[in-house]
Amino acid sequence: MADLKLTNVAKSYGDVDVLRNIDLDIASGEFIVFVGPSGCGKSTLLRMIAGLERITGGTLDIGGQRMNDIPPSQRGIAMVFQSYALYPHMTVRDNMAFALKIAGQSKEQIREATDRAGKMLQLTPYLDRLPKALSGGQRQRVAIGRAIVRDPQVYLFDEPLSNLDAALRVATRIEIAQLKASMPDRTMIYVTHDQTEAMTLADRIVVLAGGGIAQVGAPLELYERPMTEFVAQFIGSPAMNLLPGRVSATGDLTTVTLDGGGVAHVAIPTRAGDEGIRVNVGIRPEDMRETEGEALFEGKVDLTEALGEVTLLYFGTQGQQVPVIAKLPGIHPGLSGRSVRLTADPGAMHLFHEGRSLLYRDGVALPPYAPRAAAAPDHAGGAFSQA
Ligand SMILES: Nc1ncnc2c1ncn2[C@@H]1O[C@H](COP(=O)(O)OP(=O)(O)OP(=O)(O)O)[C@@H](O)[C@H]1O
Repeated sequence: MADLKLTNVAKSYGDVDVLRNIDLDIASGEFIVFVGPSGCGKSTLLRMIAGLERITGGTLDIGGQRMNDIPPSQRGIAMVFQSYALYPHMTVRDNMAFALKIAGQSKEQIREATDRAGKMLQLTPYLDRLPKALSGGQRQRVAIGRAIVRDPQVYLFDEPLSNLDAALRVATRIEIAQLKASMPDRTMIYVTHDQTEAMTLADRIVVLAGGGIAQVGAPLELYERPMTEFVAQFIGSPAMNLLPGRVSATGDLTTVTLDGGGVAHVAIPTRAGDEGIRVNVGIRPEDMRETEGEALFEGKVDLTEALGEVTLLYFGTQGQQVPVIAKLPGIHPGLSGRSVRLTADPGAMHLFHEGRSLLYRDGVALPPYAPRAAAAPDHAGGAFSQA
């Protein structure tokens, strides 16, 4: 079994607390991705699981066994690094075989394991080459192969694709997804800065920030139901817009009078006592659309970026405030400098009070998150259904 349990795990370097109160249960066979701002401790947490960093507080269990003081080689894990860390003077096969030789496996066992890994990773034609005669993507596959031959229960990946160019990143990402699919009972934990990798690979994403866990959830759960403004703005690109305002009518549909002059009708319930509270209405750029009717935002387009499949409109880039961004499908020539009226569906908007989502207040559990496809077909933005 390769389930992991982190209980109140902490890490400090001298007086500096890097991580604290990390509680996390990872099921056997899960693909978990750690994301978070630079320096938040993603690599440190991964390295503590690997045994490469000492855990300064709390406990780590793997497969029900306490691992705090167990050396890395006895944890049943293998780690793949951004820098590949291959031995330059050894062939691909010898690189993959190295750990098995150290472990005293027979020549036949080693040959079988390296052949199998070579086949899985399409490295068979390169087994006798040195790393310098391989592309970056092939080198990273050898590094992954080195992990596979050991048949670990848990795979740890520390930004494995960061050194690859865009096309190779996509190709290798897909290979990692296929690798996982071929080993459904192996657990994988993966650190990345890349939103696409996090969204596409993860069963669950762990968002780390400020030394702790900001939120854990399925990728689309984090996208559709962020608990805080921080997570709302961290997941999704460009970041969610936050429009400040005041609640002017409560009920199942909350009305917010925006400081900018517009009015937003948000399908998040509020209570009578909420009347008048300050809120930020969160709207993803891709949820904004042009309207002839009542607008919740109106402004002069300062800048457009035509990306082909979408056009980004920027408002307020000159001012002191964070610009508002809208992402419209298709090509929209000649919008720059024009005034545009925008709105969004009530079910597509978010509501935050003091940085926290009003969907998750008073510690009251909402109905479990239901993926969009499971929502009633006539419900716009079904993820916000309050059933
Ligand atoms: N040996 C060390 N001594 C002191 N502080 C350290 C040491 N190693 C890491 N840190 C600090 O711990 C924090 C977390 O570092 P870590 O590399 O885990 O962050 P990260 O989230 O992986 O960052 P990035 O996304 O930039 O790779 C950082 O503030 C870093 O400066």
